[in-house]
Amino acid sequence: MNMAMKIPVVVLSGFLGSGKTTLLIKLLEEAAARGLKPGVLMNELGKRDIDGELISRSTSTRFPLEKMLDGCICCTKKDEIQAALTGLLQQDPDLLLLELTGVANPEEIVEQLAEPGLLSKLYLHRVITLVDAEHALEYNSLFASDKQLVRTLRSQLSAADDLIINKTDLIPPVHSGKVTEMVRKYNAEGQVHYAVNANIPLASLFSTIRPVSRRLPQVTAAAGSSSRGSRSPFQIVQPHQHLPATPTSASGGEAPTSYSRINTISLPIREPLQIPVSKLERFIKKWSPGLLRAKGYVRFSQPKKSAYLMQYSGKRFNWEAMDYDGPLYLVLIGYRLPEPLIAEEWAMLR
Ligand SMILES: Nc1nc2c(ncn2[C@@H]2O[C@H](COP(=O)(O)OP(=O)(O)OP(=O)(O)O)[C@@H](O)[C@H]2O)c(=O)[nH]1
Repeated sequence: MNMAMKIPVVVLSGFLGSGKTTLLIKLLEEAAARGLKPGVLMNELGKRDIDGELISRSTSTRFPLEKMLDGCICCTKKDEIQAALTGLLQQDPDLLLLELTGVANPEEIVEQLAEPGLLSKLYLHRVITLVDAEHALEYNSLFASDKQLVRTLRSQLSAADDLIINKTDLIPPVHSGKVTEMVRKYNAEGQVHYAVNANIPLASLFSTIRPVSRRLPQVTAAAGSSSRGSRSPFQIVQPHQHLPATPTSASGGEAPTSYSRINTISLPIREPLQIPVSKLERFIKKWSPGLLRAKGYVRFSQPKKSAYLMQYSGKRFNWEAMDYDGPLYLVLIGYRLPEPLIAEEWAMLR
């Protein structure tokens, strides 16, 4: 198949809470404004589809969406990725957007895309890695003893065509120089952007992407906009090794799944919570410094019983009142979180 007929794939990578979903929403808006039909594959660590719900709410246009929950695309979900991408391709998208989990190694996705069944139908357009400007340096030292996680974080940086140093509103200018230095240590060529809310100019990313129906078969420059030129043909890399998923039982919670030493705990909420917001925040913060990210849909019995989308990222809470009728739950993602203890304390808290 001619390159121009292949579907471009944009991979969104970056550690937990760095801003991948925030960027995905912007890419979807930009695609809609350009009359492009995106297909989206989202991968989340927990059993809960929080990001999927968020993008469905945040975007007015409809687009094909595949979700792969409770596993990391680059290890346990390998078999499913081909089926998910094939399903998306059957819906004639103009481009594919892949949001990886925060602990995925993007190099492995590149390898997956190079499977014979997919290679003739799509090509890797860009790998975009988001970096949490406020915490990137701290994460580096926090995880220094976990070789596998260190390798994953480095591969997120080194595989990127575009590196977005995000959340710059939360750091002083001098800190941004140190983050840039760290990023440049692992990636000398990628284009570095500084952003708040993943706001970067998107024109160059989209400049070569045309609606499939309007593409001319003889045009061959479809992948040339990256500062490093076309990413095709795919580079096959040595797979890294995630530790096998080791579900452990946590009384009161759903069985969590571990990747590397990062683990995910899902805590269901069956009734509106009888505790004040401040108490819930204290419960969540208690698991620092291991706790890296928390999110969920929560309802309190007082004062109004309205539902909230709760996001905890970079040690900050963000509460957003929602018109939401779905299941209520909390998801905690962290580094060696004490799963049984958290589940036990959660059961006692309510
Ligand atoms: N202050 C600030 N907050 C931001 C910025 N970008 C994103 N956020 C917030 O940070 C939180 C995490 O952002 P997401 O886009 O969900 O991050 P993510 O990488 O998709 O997170 P995971 O899916 O957990 O890996 C959300 O509450 C965002 O609103 C930013 O530039 N500045």
